[in-house]
Order: sequence, then C-alpha cells, then structure tokens
Amino acid sequence: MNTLDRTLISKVSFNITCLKRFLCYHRITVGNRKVHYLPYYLPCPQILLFYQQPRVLAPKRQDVLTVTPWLAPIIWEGTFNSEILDSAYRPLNLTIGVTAFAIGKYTRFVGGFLESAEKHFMKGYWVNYYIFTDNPETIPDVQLQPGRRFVIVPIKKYSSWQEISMRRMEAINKHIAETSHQEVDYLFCLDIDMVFYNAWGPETLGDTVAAIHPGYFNVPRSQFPYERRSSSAAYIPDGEGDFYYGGAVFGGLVRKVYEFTKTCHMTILADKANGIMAAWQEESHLNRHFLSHKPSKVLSPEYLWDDRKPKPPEIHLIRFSTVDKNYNEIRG
Ligand SMILES: CC(=O)N[C@H]1[C@@H](OP(=O)(O)OP(=O)(O)OC[C@H]2O[C@@H](n3ccc(=O)[nH]c3=O)[C@H](O)[C@@H]2O)O[C@H](CO)[C@H](O)[C@@H]1O
Ligand SMILES: [Mn+2]
Repeated sequence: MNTLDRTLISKVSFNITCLKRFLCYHRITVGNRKVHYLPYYLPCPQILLFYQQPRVLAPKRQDVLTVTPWLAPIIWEGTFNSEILDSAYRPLNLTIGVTAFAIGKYTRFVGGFLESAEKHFMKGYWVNYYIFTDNPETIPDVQLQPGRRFVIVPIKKYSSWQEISMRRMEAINKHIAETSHQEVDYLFCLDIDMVFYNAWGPETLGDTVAAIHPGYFNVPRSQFPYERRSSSAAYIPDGEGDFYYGGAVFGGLVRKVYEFTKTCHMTILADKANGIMAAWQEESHLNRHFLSHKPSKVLSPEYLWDDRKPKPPEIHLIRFSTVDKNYNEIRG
C-alpha cells in the first residue's frame, strides 16, 4: 500500500466518527491499472443542522420590539439560534477586538471584567482585549483561553472623570488607525465597571452596533436625557429620537468604529471650543450620531444591564451588566 492510500485510509477512520461530513470516493489506480474506489469524507460546506422551523405567523417574542423602523434587528433572547449563527460565522475565522479603559481607581474592575469575558464573550472566536490604562503595573494577570490575547495600551490620565470618559473616543480612534485595524475584524468598545453573566456571541456582530440603555427602554423619548441645548453639537430637539443608547457598549466593523469614533471626537472638540460639555459627555454625542447614522444592529438591554435594577419580565437573560459601585469614592 502506498503512502497516499495510507493517508486516505486514516482519513476514513477519522471521519467515520464525524457525522456532519460528506461521503466521497477517491478513484485510485494501483500497479496493474486496476481502478479502486476508496471512500473518504470531506467537511460538509453546509453542515446540516436540525432545529425548529421558524414560523412566519408565530413570532418568538411578542412582548418586545425585535426590529427597528429602519429594519435593523434588535437582539433579544429567544429570537436567534446560536448554532445557526456559529455555523455561519465560525468558518470566517474572525478576530473580535474589545477596548476597555481602566484609569485611576477603575483598574480594580479589570479582573472581574476579564475573567467573566473569558467565560462568556465570543467563545470559540479569536479575541483581542485592548486594556487602556495609566497604570499598567496594577493590571492583574488573567489566564486566557487559547486564541485569546491581552494587550495593554498605556494612556495618560485626564484630571476629571468626564474628560476620561469622553477622551475614550479619541484614544480608540487613534488606536484603530495605528494598530487594531490590522488586527481585528470587529471591535466592541465597552465600559470596564461591568461583568458578563451569560453568553455574548456572534448575534452581536454587525456593521454598526449600539445598545439600548437599561434606564430608558420603557420611557417616551421626551424623557430621554439627550443634550437639549441647541448650542451643543450633540443637540437633539424635542420630538426626535429613536432609542436612548448607552455609552458603555458600541461596536461594529473596525472601519465603521473608526469613522464613528472620529465623528464623536470631532463633535466633542467642537463643543469644547464653544465652552460647552454635553449632558452625558460622549454618550450624548453617540446618541446624536446614531440618530442620523442609524445602527445596523441594536442590542437589547440584555447586553447593557445594571446590577442595581430589578429584572423586569421582558429581560430573560442578563448578559453584561454594570456592577454596583460607590461613585463618590471611585471618582474622587
Ligand atoms: C451604562 C452606561 O451607558 N454608562 C455610561 C455613563 O456612565 P457610567 O456611570 O457608566 O460611567 P463610568 O464611571 O463607568 O465611566 C465610563 C468608563 O470610563 C472609564 N473610566 C472612567 C472614569 C475613571 O476615573 N476611570 C476610568 O477608567 C471606565 O472604563 C468606565 O467604565 O455615562 C458615561 C458618560 O458620562 C459613559 O457614557 C458611560 O459609558
Ligand atoms: Mn460604567
């Protein structure tokens, strides 16, 4: 038996255990030109999945809005099948980046954030964590799963918490331009005072992704804390607005996040030149931007919850949530 045959046979015995494969035959000629057919299996390009039929007249969720008026999906537990999504996204070999800032006392959140992300965030995908900090020595050494990488990005500390929060747009934008555009396909920009409790997977991937703030998913837009002064570049007049998005979660294709952070940084600088700071800093600018540049995917408050809030019946699964903290102590 020649080497080719041997490889083929070992392939057969390997693949026989794997059900989701195509059975094929290899045509080989041996010595006296006699034709043999050896069976072997190829990875099936369209893996057969068995799942419940989606029913046109039986939507999975009737208690919540699952699509925006501009036809972007709003992601809620029960509306998607992770297996189908994984079978579409896994073969793409994507790398997902995460930026999170740990400046001053916020370094204390890094351990809980990373440990929980290792359990729940984009399991089975390549992941790069970019932790921006003014104090690299205090960042704990968290054991990462294979295929996941941790990068410390040294950054200076601004004096006020408002400035620290707003300057994230500038720092992320610069980092994409210099480094991460070559390293990741998608990028999520997240607050660090948060913990993952449940799976965050490929259902969150989209060109531009925003998350509905947990404090305002059930109130009329007149009560959204948008910037209401017309002198600000983040101004949104009464009677306008879709959702109130949180500043703690946004993302998308890395080049879209580049464009988005660039615009927000520019509008923040325009306000600064006019001696004004928006009501909720960069979150106000983010909301202004997403009003005229609608996100292509919207994450429900499952993806941006707050530990201090009781869980209402519409929230079936809390995935990522703000940990309780003493604002006076930590920002002081
Ligand atoms: C849930 C949510 O949507 N949160 C937003 C909200 O308040 P938050 O109360 O969530 O803001 P925050 O105190 O968590 O600050 C935002 C983030 O900036 C970083 N940081 C801040 C201060 C500091 O001293 N060191 C430091 O590292 C850290 O990554 C933190 O998570 O409004 C902020 C702007 O006012 C941001 O838009 C937050 O994303
Ligand atoms: Mn926060």
